Amino acid sequence: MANPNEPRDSQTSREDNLFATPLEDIQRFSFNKAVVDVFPDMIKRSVPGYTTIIGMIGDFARRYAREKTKCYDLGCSLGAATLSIRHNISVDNCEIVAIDNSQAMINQAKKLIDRDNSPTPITLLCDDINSIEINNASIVVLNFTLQFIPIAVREALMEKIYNGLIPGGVLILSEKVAFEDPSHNQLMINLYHDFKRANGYSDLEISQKRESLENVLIPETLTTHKNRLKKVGFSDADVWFQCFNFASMIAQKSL
Ligand SMILES: Nc1ncnc2c1ncn2[C@@H]1O[C@H](C[S@+](CC[C@H]([NH3+])C(=O)[O-])CC(=O)[O-])[C@@H](O)[C@H]1O
Ligand SMILES: O=C(O)C(=O)Cc1ccccc1
Repeated sequence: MANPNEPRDSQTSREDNLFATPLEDIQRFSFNKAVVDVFPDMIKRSVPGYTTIIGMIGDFARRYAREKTKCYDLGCSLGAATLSIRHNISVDNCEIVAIDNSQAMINQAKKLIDRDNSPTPITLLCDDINSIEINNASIVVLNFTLQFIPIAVREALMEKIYNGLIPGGVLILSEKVAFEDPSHNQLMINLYHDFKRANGYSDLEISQKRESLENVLIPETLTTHKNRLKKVGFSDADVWFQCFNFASMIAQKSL
């Protein structure tokens, strides 16, 4: 019989109980091996709409991926968006470039990607998305990654993405967001915590993870995101999905 403590090494993973017992010293959240081992379970139980968004990224890939271009998945984690793109691309001679700066994530992503045998080539890189080159892109995905990038360098990253897109290319930007109005912001956080409780997380898990994410995951308002997208050149940028304080935007570079 399989050892129940062994990660099952697939998209189904061990249950996330990283914050279930009282922690003396709450460490800054990082994408280490312990997080990687529970990541598929953690992200599905913690991000409302995650599975829907991953599926829709595939639909966007079918519509926007162009022949002889690249699709970038920035902060790819275990490659869920990468594989959704790969399974839906309908043109030839595309390359998917998937990047994450967590070696533990990349090691596990490689295993999952090696097991998938659909034809579009994937280049998997362990690197900082702030230092890579982006060019000839028909699609760029930032699926809950920008929120971990220091605010001071977000504009430079978005500018690089805009410049690396082909005319008509799209950016999919998913983020945990904040709201200008404090009482609406608190309402969305309360509803989000209800969502986490309904998915089996205790109040202790919710509060310890919240503390660990403090100053690591930094949400901005949708207005801030839209203004930045417009500032770097996107003529069209708006929300296509939202559930509580989690939203996904699509921005297109004009033809
Ligand atoms: N500077 C950086 N450079 C590269 N990677 C980074 C950087 N900063 C953070 N990361 C990586 O961004 C990912 C964020 S998770 C993305 C989910 C995925 N997109 C998904 O569709 O499943 C979102 C979440 O866990 O809430 C992690 O794997 C980090 O290592
Ligand atoms: O759990 C949270 O509070 C979140 O904001 C989502 C999340 C999901 C996975 C890693 C880090 C944050």
